[in-house]
Amino acid sequence: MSSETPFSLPVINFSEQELKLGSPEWDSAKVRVREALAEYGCFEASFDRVLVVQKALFGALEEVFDLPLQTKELYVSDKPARGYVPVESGLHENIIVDAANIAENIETGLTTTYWPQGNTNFSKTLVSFTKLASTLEKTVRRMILEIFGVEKYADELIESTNYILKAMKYEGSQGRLPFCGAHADQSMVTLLYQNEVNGLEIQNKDGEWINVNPSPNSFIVLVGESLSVLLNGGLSSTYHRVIMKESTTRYCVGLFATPKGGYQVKVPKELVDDKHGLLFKPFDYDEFWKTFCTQMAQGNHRFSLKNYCSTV
Ligand SMILES: O=C(O)CCC(=O)C(=O)O
Ligand SMILES: [Fe+2]
Repeated sequence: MSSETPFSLPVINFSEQELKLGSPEWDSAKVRVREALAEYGCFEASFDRVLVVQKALFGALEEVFDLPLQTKELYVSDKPARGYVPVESGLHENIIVDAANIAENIETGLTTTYWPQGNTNFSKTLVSFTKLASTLEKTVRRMILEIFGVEKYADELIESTNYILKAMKYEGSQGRLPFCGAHADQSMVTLLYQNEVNGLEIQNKDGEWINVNPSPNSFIVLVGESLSVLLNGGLSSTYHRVIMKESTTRYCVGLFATPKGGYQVKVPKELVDDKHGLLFKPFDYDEFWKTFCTQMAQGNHRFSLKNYCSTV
């Protein structure tokens, strides 16, 4: 299958009121999630509530990325790869908020940097979106942990999450440049929500690149390296990239559910036995991240969480 083949990822409905733990709807969604992850490492989660913020969200992204460059550069962070992060070409820009589930970090951290006089609509929109997306992420993660029989760790893992919000702008280009090269995220789970302009491609288990064309009410759910490690390799992280093929601007928001610094992520004992040896040592995400940034700065682009905590 070439990247030109029209294709739809499995769409799994997370909008239902009845999608309660243990309900028949929950169980059938769980079966579909298991199949989709085994085949593609990825699926579309439809979640109608996002339609309520859709228009305001993309309006807010346009508004913030339209600010003058000198203003955008004012948003800095003491953590590397957070704040305003343009990519060299100037054709791709990111605004990255750490611990975005704490509304203050959006309201006072981001909004007042850009609009000292305030911009209530902007803050409200990003805060509502983050709430919605993190609610969905928790449901999805609980379901995945249940699939692997380790749901008893769900509360602890969810409580130890740092939600990183990343607003992205990709200039329209038909040059087919890889705007965001092939990679797997370091997160547990990543949710992506984009405007109508496509560009994301994911690699299936046969190594084929597949175009992703999500509906307006859907998030794309990706498995990150932290979850793959936690599950002792039971799930592969989703390899993906962005190639712009359209001439209009693509806006996308990612919510990266990442382990909090100071929390030791370790493979549950239930996932280790005579047949499945322990593949990964426990890790602290912040410690890993420091090493990761140093390795990247030294040009080691192949360094990953799996190299960092592999036992073999
Ligand atoms: O823009 C997208 O759809 C994906 C971006 C991405 O993969 C990332 O930021 O890690
Ligand atoms: Fe990514």
